[in-house]
Amino acid sequence: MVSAISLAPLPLPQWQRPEPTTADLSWADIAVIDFSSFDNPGGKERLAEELRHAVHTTGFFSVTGTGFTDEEVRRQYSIGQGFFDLPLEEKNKPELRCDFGQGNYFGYRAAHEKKIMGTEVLDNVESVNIAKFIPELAYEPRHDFFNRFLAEVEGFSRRSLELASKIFTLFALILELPPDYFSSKHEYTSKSEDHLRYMIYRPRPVSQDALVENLWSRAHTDFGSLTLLWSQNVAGLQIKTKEGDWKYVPPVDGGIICNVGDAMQFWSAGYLKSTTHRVIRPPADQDHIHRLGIFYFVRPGNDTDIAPAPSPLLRRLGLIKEELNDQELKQKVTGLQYVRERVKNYHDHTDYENRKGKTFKVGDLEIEDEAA
Ligand SMILES: O=C(O)CCC(=O)C(=O)O
Ligand SMILES: [Fe+2]
Repeated sequence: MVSAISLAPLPLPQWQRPEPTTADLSWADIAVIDFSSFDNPGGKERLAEELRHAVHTTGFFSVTGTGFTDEEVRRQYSIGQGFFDLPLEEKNKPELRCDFGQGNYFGYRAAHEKKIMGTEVLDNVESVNIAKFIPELAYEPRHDFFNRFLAEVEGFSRRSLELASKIFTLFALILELPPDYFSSKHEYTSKSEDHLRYMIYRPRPVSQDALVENLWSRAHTDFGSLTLLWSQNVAGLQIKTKEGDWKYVPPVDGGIICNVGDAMQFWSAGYLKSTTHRVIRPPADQDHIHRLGIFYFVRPGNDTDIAPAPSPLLRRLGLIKEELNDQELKQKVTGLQYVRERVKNYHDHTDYENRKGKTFKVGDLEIEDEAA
């Protein structure tokens, strides 16, 4: 039964955007793609070309002109900050924790529960992942705190997927598929592991960071279809270039940083690559800041498979054959299966070890879980 009790909003801390660093860092050249022309005649085709170029150079790109205002984004940060300021007992109730044993990422992940790379240094990340606001997922964990801001949080979640859906339309154009080929695999109303995430990294003493190569989040690719990350000024996120160098993702005013996840890489038979990235200790002028982030992780619909799409472009490039071959048939793993296995393999441990060169299997798919 739907409860008619509405919770009163709480007073929130006023989150302030930190100043960008003045450190001289090696920045990645991230394309900024302005979506305000999306609905203009020829707009999608032009944006699709910009996107193709961006994905082939760095794999990360920033979108602007999205309709999200700075005010509402800062408000989301304040909501995130208000949540993380709650007492640990409230955030960490057993029924509200991520169930990593099941590969279930919904709910709260506390910091300081995992040792890093065989040392005694503990991980410093707290996050909370909120499922789509649909009746089919109403049983997934959600803290009462967020129900106090229901209209704003739900609105943000829904509009995030609307934006992602535009990006999926461009991916479909790039691959010469029907425009809704990918967006139809990511309907807001379908069950999936999509989540809106608030995430905070707590600074560690320099001596501890030194023992773990300054790693705050080890190198990985994202498991889903597409990640949206509201651009933030605290440097630390780095991407691995084709040449194997680490470059910082720069702040982009009013931008949302996006990157392709593993599922999109599978659908596009590797044409759209899921880029390896990591987070390291910020530069000296920002190393005291509790680094708060807002994300929307788009995951493939639970029942969709992640086999390569029947794309004329991929055929011409020889990346797929007319008939699905054995290898491709093996890739008929579902979105749910893939994401759950990845989350379990990544998180259901008490130690984050170095995984460079190690592989594991989802169905018959062999996955390399890189960590530099
Ligand atoms: O905190 C960041 O900037 C990136 C985090 C990230 O890559 C992830 O949570 O998948
Ligand atoms: Fe990531």
